[in-house]
Amino acid sequence: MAFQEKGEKPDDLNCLTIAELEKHAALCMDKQTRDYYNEGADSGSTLLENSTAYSKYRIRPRVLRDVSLIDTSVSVWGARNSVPIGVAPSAMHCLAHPDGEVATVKACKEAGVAMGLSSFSTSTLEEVASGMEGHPLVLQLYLFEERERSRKLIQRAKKSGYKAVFLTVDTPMLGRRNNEIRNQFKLPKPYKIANFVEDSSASETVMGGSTPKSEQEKEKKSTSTNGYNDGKGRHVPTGPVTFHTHAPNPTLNWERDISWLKEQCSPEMEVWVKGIATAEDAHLAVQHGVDGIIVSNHGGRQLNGATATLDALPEIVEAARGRIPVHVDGGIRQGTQVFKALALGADFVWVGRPVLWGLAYKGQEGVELCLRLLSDEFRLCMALAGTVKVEDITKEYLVKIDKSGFISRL
Ligand SMILES: Cc1cc2nc3c(=O)[nH]c(=O)nc-3n(C[C@H](O)[C@H](O)[C@H](O)COP(=O)(O)O)c2cc1C
Ligand SMILES: CCCCC(=O)C(=O)O
Repeated sequence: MAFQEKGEKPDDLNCLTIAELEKHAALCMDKQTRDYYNEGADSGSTLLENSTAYSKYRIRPRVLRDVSLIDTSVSVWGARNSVPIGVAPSAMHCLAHPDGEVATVKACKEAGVAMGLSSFSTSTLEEVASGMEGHPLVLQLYLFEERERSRKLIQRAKKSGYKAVFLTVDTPMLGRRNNEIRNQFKLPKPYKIANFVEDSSASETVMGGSTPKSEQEKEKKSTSTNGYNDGKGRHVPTGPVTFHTHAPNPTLNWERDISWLKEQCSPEMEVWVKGIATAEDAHLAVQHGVDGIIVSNHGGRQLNGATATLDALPEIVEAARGRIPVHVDGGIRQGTQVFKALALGADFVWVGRPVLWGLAYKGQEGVELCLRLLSDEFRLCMALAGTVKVEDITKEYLVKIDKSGFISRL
């Protein structure tokens, strides 16, 4: 129940919206972290449009419907989620707060919200899953060219009770994030890319769309030990796991990799693809037996100029035609936006940066605050629009408004 319904004061009078949370968080992060978390690729136009796309739609509220009892919950991976909102996987939460992903997952449990854990987390997947039995956790996967490392990670996730793997498919190469490059981002000591510490002699990471000069030199020297030639002239990395060596995988493809991944994950974990942006790829996902789709452009961090996720959503929903679930992320900062995404056919939404801002602001408490703000706003939106169940939210509740102000029904 939202604070207004209980006649209570909100938790933090200085922070009543995600926009306010962003401002507070900016003061709690060092420049390197703030730049890394907040920026998009290139000019950042896709990052911006992910949010502004929502203002092309307006809500058609229905009235006199008795909205005294509202159920905002949905079922995901057999568990009840308090709202159709999850925490999107994002790398290195210890940059925001020393408690890192462990604080985030505790907040998720408290809020009854699913969590996606990045392969590049600063806490191990076991630490994150500890004490979370029955809670919906998924592991985001960068499928490495070095299969053995990915295979081991998948086995560990299975053992720890993760419900699904989200294969990120929008990073064949790293997008160009200029601040990251300029800052020569380095994960500060003592933090580590925790999931790979055991099978890696080092796990510090310097990254960027292009490798800084000093790193290129280091890499050249270590080519013989840190990789091999695939016979087609490509260098396949095998050394310590870093962003720029291991996350991007230009060889990923539907035919070979999805069936391999399904074999590895089956039967305990589902295989989802994260980073679908077209109907064509949604069809291929269904054909290849993927269990679900996340419509995503990586929060505008990969291909700048790509369609805003809300704009891509309708054609993907149409292509999936109810055969597999369709989730969406990107630019969601308000409960009304969650409502609009669901009205356009998404089954569920994931939220990235606002959670990191919450974590930077107040650790676990800040993530709880972030999730409560979004949940309360979503609940209120449902009531004011005249809906009492999540399934009630359909395109009947939206109109589209074009640049000249012309309104059309969907
Ligand atoms: C700092 C940061 C790190 C991220 N790391 C990952 C990652 O490791 N794997 C991944 O698939 N997506 C990653 N993402 C993308 C998110 O999962 C998600 O797609 C995106 O943040 C959604 O957009 P939003 O931040 O506007 O909500 C990251 C996003 C951010 C902001
Ligand atoms: C591909 C790099 C790993 C982290 C990540 O996904 C991001 O920073 O967006």
